[in-house]
Amino acid sequence: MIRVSVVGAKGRMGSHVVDAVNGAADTQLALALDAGDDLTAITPDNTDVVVEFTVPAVSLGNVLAIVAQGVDVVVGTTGWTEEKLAKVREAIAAGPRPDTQKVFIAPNFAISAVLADHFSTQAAKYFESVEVIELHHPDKVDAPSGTAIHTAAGIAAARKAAGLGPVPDNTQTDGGSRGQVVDGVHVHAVRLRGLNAHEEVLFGNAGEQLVIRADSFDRGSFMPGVLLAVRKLAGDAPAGLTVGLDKFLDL
Ligand SMILES: NC(=O)C1=CN([C@@H]2O[C@H](COP(=O)(O)OP(=O)(O)OC[C@H]3O[C@@H](n4cnc5c(N)ncnc54)[C@H](O)[C@@H]3O)[C@@H](O)[C@H]2O)C=CC1
Ligand SMILES: O=C(O)C1=N[C@H](C(=O)O)C[C@H](O)C1
Repeated sequence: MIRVSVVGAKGRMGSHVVDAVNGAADTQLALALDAGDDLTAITPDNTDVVVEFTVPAVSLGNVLAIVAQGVDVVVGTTGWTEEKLAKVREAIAAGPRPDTQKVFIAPNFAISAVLADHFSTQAAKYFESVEVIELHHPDKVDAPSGTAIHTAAGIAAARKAAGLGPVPDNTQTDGGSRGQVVDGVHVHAVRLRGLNAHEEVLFGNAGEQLVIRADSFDRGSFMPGVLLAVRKLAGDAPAGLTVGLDKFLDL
């Protein structure tokens, strides 16, 4: 049995993870912690893998604390930047298990979103124009979504590798309607009651359009990906920091 502790256990995602861990035949819940709880309660004696779904403002601190405890961790919280990822790598090197510690961070655990992201990077070099629209429930605290930032960055890298120039855009005035520019790609965020997590990538050439869209209608859609990551960390995932569920899929 893989012993799993959940940090952020009272949240929308954390509570689903608790249910998923309790419901799977090969995992068992160790600790369910939330804001105000002491993360040093998590030790290798009681936990094989931690799952962390909290808020962007605290996630890095939580991950560093869990690494200091010498326990592997799966992270779904958003807000990761290159600077924060560098701090995680430093913490692994300075921690109690520098050669075996595993930290896994995924912008999105839903297979539909991971595939949309993957297909978008494949499509990127064939189109002159591209824009990303992400649509979420209005209780979400960050915009744009971590997934949309990841998708835009992947598209931008693919465009650059293919030698494409900037996306065409003759906007002369903009009060904010053109969205946030992530690595040269415009990203738009919609917040609407009734939605859960959705992303649309629009590609355009003269006379044609490709739309790649992923819809997570229910948070249950993230759980197979979370459990896959937990099993990989308890199994043959490489040591160190890994980012993206695509690394654990045969894509
Ligand atoms: N990677 C993925 O597939 C997905 C990622 N997310 C991300 O996961 C994060 C959480 O989302 P939700 O569950 O909807 O948020 P939420 O607000 O429902 O839950 C966050 C939980 O973290 C707790 N918390 C706050 N500070 C804490 C601390 N210092 N230590 C421990 N717990 C603390 C809160 O009390 C709350 O229970 C967000 O960043 C969201 O964007 C959400 C859905 C899927
Ligand atoms: O807050 C959410 O709900 C989600 N957050 C993640 C993100 O920002 O990409 C993943 C998914 O979109 C749901």
